[in-house]
Amino acid sequence: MTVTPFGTRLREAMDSRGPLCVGIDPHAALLASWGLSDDIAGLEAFSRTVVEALAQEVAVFKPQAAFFERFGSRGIAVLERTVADARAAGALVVMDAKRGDIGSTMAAYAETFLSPSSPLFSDALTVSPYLGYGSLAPAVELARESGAGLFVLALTSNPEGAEVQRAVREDGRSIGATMLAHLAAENEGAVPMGSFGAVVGATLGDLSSFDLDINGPLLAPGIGAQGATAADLPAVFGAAVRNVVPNVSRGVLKHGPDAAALRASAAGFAEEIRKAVSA
Ligand SMILES: O=c1ccn([C@@H]2O[C@H](COP(=O)(O)O)[C@@H](O)[C@H]2O)c(=O)[nH]1
Repeated sequence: MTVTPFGTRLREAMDSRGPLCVGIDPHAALLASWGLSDDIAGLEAFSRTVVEALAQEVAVFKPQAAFFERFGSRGIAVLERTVADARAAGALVVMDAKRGDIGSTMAAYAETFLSPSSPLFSDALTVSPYLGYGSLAPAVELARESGAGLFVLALTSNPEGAEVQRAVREDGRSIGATMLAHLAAENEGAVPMGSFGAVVGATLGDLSSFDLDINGPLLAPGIGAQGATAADLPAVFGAAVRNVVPNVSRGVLKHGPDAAALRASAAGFAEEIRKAVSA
């Protein structure tokens, strides 16, 4: 059976629903502000509410695995259901698990999140290239086979990231620019765009010294709680803004548990993004 590549499915979803990605980040503080207990029951109610409220509206959800893993195996079971429910409702799921290891272990991480037979199968996975871009090869290979995608940490939204990502190699290129170049090679010739994306923070200001034209998606966290706004996107991403998938987690989630308020907040961000990108 031919599978439609993630890049194609993501482009369709962005065109029909807009590019907003809402994070599913069940912080203990958010559970409390929603009147939920900081336990499995609270985690389950939180995740179900977000998916039911927004799965018909947004293109992409990004569950943050850490907030589920902190509850052990029962938290992972909730994560499995959250992914399945979101996908069944028609949204794409980018699993934010930031995996990265030597190739043989990377293959096991890839099976966990990118093999269609896994209960955690997701449309895409965030991965860390800190062990070298080549160590991600098993994930790239399995993603190609299963029609999934990857988002490689290139220029992250946190200020500490610069220490590594802006470090300059012997060839004069920074680590972040090197990751972007690897992704551009991975996506070469893909139409409408490739499945191998970069994480590039919306908080980073002018990035015109980087070649963001990777023919693939740019997942852009940092809007809302970290201080960036939708209006910043054109200045940060330039012409690549068309491929940006802006992520908002706490900025939307703080409006729960009321489903209408969650929808209104997501719609507000979506409209600000639409205006900024089309200006
Ligand atoms: O560079 C990065 C990579 C990932 N993240 C993740 O995105 C969300 C952001 O949450 P907000 O509440 O909208 O700040 C969170 O899951 C991070 O782990 C990131 O922020 N920056």
